[in-house]
Amino acid sequence: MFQQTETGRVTAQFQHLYTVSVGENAYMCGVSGKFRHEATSERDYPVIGDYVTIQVREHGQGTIHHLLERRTVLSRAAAGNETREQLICANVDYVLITMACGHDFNIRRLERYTLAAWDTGAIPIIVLTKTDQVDSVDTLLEDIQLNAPGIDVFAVSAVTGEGMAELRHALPSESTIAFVGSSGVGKSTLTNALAHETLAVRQAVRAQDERGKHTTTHRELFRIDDLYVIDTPGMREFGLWEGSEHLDETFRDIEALAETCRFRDCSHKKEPGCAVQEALTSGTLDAKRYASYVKLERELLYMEKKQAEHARVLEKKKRRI
Ligand SMILES: Nc1nc2c(ncn2[C@@H]2O[C@H](COP(=O)(O)OP(=O)(O)OP(=O)(O)O)[C@@H](O)[C@H]2O)c(=O)[nH]1
Ligand SMILES: [Zn+2]
Repeated sequence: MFQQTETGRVTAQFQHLYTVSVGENAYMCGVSGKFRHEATSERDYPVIGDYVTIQVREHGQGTIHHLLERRTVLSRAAAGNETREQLICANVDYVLITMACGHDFNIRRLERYTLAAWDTGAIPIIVLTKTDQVDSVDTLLEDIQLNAPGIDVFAVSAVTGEGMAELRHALPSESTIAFVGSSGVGKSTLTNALAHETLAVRQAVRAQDERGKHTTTHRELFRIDDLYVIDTPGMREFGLWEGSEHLDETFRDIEALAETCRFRDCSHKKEPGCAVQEALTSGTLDAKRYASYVKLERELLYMEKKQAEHARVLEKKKRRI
């Protein structure tokens, strides 16, 4: 019997059916019965970017036996009112937050993306696209640096090629990258420019789900020279999910101010000696940025509360069994 075990990477996914690449070869794989039996949640199943061990069978087929430990995880809140976490992809090293000059430019959205990016465990990089559309990017860059302190920023244009080489060099060999950003900011164009050629790999493949319904999907993890690029539809909904532990990194300036407030538990509303209020009055802290901080903090608290409630309900259900 054919019994070869290999370690590969999930490059495409359709529900619980996966394409696993091992070097130049690709295998269509399901998970083993033991794997399914031991899985307690969706989190235990592979996603794009995961490393897995498979047993290779004939005709390009295989069975997934193990999921290797994830370095980083990108997730989103599942659709609907439920506060269920849905994984998008794993083992991304750099989240490239793309935003275009012009109408798309929105510093508040950038804050949300950077906050969510820190929570993945990956390193965020900001890419300001379509620089050919504006006369100068200086004020935009200043705005970014002020609102996303400590994150590398690259200004690029796929039309003139400006900044492309710098961005390319910032990405270490063999790293996995993923683009996030609104529709039309130039993510695909950027991907293609990085590849120096249109990617032929992105052809549609047909997958069959368990109910036998045909659905068109595409390859979601591919290689560009020495990089791995993840591009999955789920990426569009990548946003706030996990805890608030990185709010302070996104809002380093506000956290630093807050440390100099007279009272440790200052709510930055009416307390005397509040450094945040002082900065707002003097104009050194932008009122809009502060409003954004307060709003995000509130949203995260709400999400945490909902998650805790959800966990309690689950716990109750378990006890009943
Ligand atoms: N002027 C200019 N146009 C660009 C640049 N990069 C991309 N575009 C154009 O912007 C449009 C959208 O680019 P895409 O690469 O498809 O954008 P996307 O982010 O992949 O969009 P989605 O797939 O919808 O998420 C296209 O018409 C591109 O030709 C650029 O650097 N300068
Ligand atoms: Zn204060």
